[in-house]
Amino acid sequence: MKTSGGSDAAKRRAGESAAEAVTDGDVVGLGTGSTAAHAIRRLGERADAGLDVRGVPTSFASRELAAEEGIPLLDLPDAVGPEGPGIDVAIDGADQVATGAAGDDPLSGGALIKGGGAAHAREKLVDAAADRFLVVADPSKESPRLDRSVPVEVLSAGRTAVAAAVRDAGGEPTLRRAERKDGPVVTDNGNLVTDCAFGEIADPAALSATLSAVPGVVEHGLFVGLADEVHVGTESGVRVDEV
Ligand SMILES: O=C(CO)[C@H](O)[C@H](O)COP(=O)(O)O
Repeated sequence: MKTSGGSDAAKRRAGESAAEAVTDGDVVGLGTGSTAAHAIRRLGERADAGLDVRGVPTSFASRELAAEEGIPLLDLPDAVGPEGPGIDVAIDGADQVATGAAGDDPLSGGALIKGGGAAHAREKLVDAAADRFLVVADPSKESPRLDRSVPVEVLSAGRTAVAAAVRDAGGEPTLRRAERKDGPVVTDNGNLVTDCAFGEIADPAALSATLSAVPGVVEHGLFVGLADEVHVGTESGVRVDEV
């Protein structure tokens, strides 16, 4: 499992806090990354103890972990199809969480950058479909403004056209390379990822719309207006912010 900055104890507190918010009978979106993994493990323990829960994985990695934990699984199309039960709650990590500023830009508070694990396309499908989306993070992820690179999943054939459109929009695109193989990262969907540096993002909603409109973009890692709660694990406890 890929990990990023922030202490594991803080990530565990955040993940377990969100897992405790799941109630009997819930269908739960299972996020990707080291913080969401703590939530999946805690849900596995609760399922062992009798909790009736089904998971909708957002990636190969979250599916594997949930299966190891004995959590019954549903595929997204079945969960949200006409006969499906829907998704009650999704629990997912983030690479950056905008804390926003009161009276500043109401849309920015709770806006996220995701996709450090290249899973953001399925994560956005699941997180957006859920009745409630709980973000799990440690304090290293919080920032008044989003300023990390935005992962953009692209069709391979569209990579240079998308890179040009990103430059036109004021960004600097870098094709994500694999660490243990020569060549690019290939997503669970068979596409490539371009990490796009825009500096401080003044208007995440506007940039989200711009990126979504570029032909060849499968999905980008700006999640605006989706989060309902942010569970921030610290060294000593958990803070839960409503968005
Ligand atoms: O968006 C993601 C994967 O695509 C992850 O949720 C994000 O990268 C955070 O990961 P971690 O909890 O390991 O810091």
